[in-house]
Amino acid sequence: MDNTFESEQAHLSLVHQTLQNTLDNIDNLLSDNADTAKNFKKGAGKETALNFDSYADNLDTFAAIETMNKQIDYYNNKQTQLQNTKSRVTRLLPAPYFARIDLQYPDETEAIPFYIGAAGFSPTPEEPMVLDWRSPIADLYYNNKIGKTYYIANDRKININVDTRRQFLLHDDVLEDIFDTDVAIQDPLLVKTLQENKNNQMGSITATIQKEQNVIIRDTKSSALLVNGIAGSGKTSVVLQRIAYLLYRYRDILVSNDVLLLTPNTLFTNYINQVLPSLGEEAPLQMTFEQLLEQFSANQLKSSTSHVQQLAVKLDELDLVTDDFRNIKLNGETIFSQADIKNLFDQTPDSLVLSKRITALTTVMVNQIEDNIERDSKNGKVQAELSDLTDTQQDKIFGKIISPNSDIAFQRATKKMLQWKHKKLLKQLEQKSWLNITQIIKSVLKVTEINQLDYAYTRLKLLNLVQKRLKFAMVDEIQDYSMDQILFLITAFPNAKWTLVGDQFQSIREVSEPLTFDDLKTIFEQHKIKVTKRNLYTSYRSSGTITEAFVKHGSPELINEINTVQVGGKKPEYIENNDTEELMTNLKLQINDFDDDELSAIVTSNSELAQSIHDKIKQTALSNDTERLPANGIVVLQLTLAKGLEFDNVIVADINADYYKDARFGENRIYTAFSRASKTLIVNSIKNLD
Ligand SMILES: Nc1ncnc2c1ncn2[C@@H]1O[C@H](COP(=O)(O)OP(=O)(O)OP(=O)(O)O)[C@@H](O)[C@H]1O
Repeated sequence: MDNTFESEQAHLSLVHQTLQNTLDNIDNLLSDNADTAKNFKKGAGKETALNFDSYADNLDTFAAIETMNKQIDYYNNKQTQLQNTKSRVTRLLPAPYFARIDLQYPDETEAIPFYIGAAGFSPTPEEPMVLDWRSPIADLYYNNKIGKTYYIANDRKININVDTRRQFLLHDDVLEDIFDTDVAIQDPLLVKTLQENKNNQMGSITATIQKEQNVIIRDTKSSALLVNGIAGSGKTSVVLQRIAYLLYRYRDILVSNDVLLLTPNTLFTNYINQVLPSLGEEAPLQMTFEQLLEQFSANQLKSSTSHVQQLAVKLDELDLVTDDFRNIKLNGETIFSQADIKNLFDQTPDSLVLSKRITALTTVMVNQIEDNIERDSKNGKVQAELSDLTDTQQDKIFGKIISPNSDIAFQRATKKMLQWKHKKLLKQLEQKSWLNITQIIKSVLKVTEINQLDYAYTRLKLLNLVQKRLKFAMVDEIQDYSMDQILFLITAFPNAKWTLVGDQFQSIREVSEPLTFDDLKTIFEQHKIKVTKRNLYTSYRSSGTITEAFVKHGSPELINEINTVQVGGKKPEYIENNDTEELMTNLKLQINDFDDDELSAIVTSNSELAQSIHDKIKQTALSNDTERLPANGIVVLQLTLAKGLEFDNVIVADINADYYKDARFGENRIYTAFSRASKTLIVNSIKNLD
């Protein structure tokens, strides 16, 4: 009889027990290590009495300090390692692993089994018990190939034979099911995972990443990856897994702050923040594009039309005139007039690009002020001012009352006083307040009102604020970006590798020139950033019937290309209401049918309707841009906020509103609204819209 299940259960029990033992011991090890380190520091402090009496004593003392520091480093490293192990073991205990692959190496007689989990775990260094899902070997599991193949480790190609690929459904130390997959057409673990009543929080997809998603997650070659995927095909999930993968793969050189994730709204940011901790990595920088802009320009500017494409050309050939500068004053007295600054600017080499000339000009002005301070500090008249300072003034400038008793001490104190007086001025010079950015934009573009993106872009270019440190930039919902926004991003992060994910059918924002994926490719390539394009055509979120309903509004031709993992499902319902009053009555009935522990949404075309539904139906929570989504219950929100989110049940409140009839965006909005649902979709219309 086949005893696979029993032996796998025994293995699981063993691994679980080892994890549990490790966890039980680790707190003791942590506190022992902390105590030993503390005692060592105390003892070593006494023994390494500082003795600098002679050259030989100096050397001994330095050597002793060095040894002591090394030992302290050792204790600190050990503490960090123990803490890391603790966090990994804690994450593994509820599900120690999810897969096993047996590999036959060419020079071995027997295949070696490897178990793959959400983190790596080795009770001893030689004995990996669970391999991290990001390790090179785990790539074979996701690649889903049985038989002869290879993997790459440390840039070396390793040929092997995959004998077995096994998936497990388990929790804690209880094995529930095993699936041996030869050539998986349909991934059984995936189907089960999606069928299971998920908790409503977005989760990581580590155990069931599909082959085409894995390729995107592990791509380290492309300068820009451009992913066009249908709704619910895992684009956001893939981005999050990719961040975790990159932080692991480049752990020696990459920290979470080197990665930026741009999200469509803060509601969405909060939503995905639930996933990152489960991946065991620190969250990257996360913000919306608007929040990013605020970092480059705090001004709330009026015009809604941007002109970055024009600025990109014109700023490069700009020659500054006197009006582009501002007078710089100190206590009402002009220190540098516009004309002075223009004069100094003209003396900077015109072979340099403008931003370099501006930096050079800053240095010239700062040096002039510093030279003046040096000169004046030797001037008897100015030195006399020092004696006139009150005690309070002295305290402010020097932090104490001073009594200089030599010429040199007098000069030093005078210099300090002058530096203090010029502090604000020097800051203004360094911040380049003398450059009138608003005026420059107005004259370059011949406009009267300034747009915030234009302002931020001009500051970025002229003040050279580019962020060279950023290594990876991830942009979700890329279809909603304008050409100008993309140009801004490319300029702001010149060294970043790009991951751009979106869905051409979810372009619902009224930007003046919505970009196609081909346009996106062209812009990046014009900036010498080579683009790799990928498509994701499998629908994971929505049932088969819902997928069918939304795809129709994307592109009818696409229907044949699309796969659904969750075949079948409840048919969408279409309800016609006479007026808003009837809608309210029907909405109440519709939500009554939903399970309390599910998350459901009433999606509206505008915020007013969302507000009035919330006012009339007391079980509903109104969602705004900054809140977190509840774990369950019913939220009302306008479509722009529902973007990127998912719900068990979706009720569309007003499908016949003009918003959904817009010639350019209408169909996309319907597609986006419908595709938020995983199980139930109810679509209302209101005959007499107020
Ligand atoms: N390989 C997978 N295994 C299990 N679940 C998956 C997988 N890929 C995606 N999912 C699930 O499908 C749902 C949709 O994923 P996600 O939100 O990442 O898609 P998306 O393409 O960003 O969607 P949208 O464009 O509609 O915002 C999520 O619940 C996610 O957990």
